Amino acid sequence: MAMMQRCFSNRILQQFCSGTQVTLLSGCHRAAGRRSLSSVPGVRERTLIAIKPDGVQRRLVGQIIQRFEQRGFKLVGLKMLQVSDDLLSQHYGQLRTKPFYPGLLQYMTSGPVVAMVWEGYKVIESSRMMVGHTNPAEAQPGTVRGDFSIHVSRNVVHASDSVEGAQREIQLWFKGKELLNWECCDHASTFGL
Ligand SMILES: Nc1ncnc2c1ncn2[C@@H]1O[C@H](COP(=O)(O)OP(=O)(O)OP(=O)(O)O)[C@@H](O)[C@H]1O
Ligand SMILES: Cc1cn([C@H]2C[C@H](O)[C@@H](COP(=O)(O)OP(=O)(O)O)O2)c(=O)[nH]c1=O
Ligand SMILES: [Mg+2]
Repeated sequence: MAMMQRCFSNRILQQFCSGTQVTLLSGCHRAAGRRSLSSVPGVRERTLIAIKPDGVQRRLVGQIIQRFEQRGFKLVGLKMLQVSDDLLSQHYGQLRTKPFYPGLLQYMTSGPVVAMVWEGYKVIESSRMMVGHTNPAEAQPGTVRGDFSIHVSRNVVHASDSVEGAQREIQLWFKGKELLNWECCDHASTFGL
């Protein structure tokens, strides 16, 4: 009897799994065919995330990228660069009068930076939450800064903090042709399309 029940449950499981697969596939086709992703407000939002020289030196690039992928965001731009003083002074222009500014420039030009543009629903707000408080001592465990850093002068990652800031920073760090528009085949799972 127990054996029969096991066989029966296995059959149900198989049917369930293959059924699920079919549903997911047809979900993909529906998303691509009938309703375009652009029709959902906010899903095209983009933000600049930069892994600072300490993050690169400490070989944290993979783990940081993985967190954004796992969350469901889409990578639309990626490059490694030695940042110029000119780019930085534009990027951190509002901090020019701060006492830590010279140290900040020195730190940010001390080695390569990995700059990325991530896209998705409320990505700016969500990525600020994922990155955590500016001062790692106040950052929650589970955030990038709360898990990987201890001092504000070496806080591993940059994340745009507003819609206007993100647009300005993306234009500053990336040329239009360096950003790719591509479709993930998981709209049904990510956005409920
Ligand atoms: N007291 C400080 N001492 C040293 N460096 C600091 C200090 N405060 C801020 N910084 C550096 O300046 C950066 C920019 O500060 P900001 O106030 O914009 O914080 P943030 O928005 O969390 O950081 P970011 O703009 O890099 O994402 C910080 O990320 C940090 O690298
Ligand atoms: C506020 C502050 C920032 N910084 C550095 C670390 C910040 O990541 C960087 C930019 O500051 P800010 O843009 O205010 O913070 P966030 O990085 O969270 O957006 O300046 C200091 O070194 N000392 C400080 O007191
Ligand atoms: Mg900032």
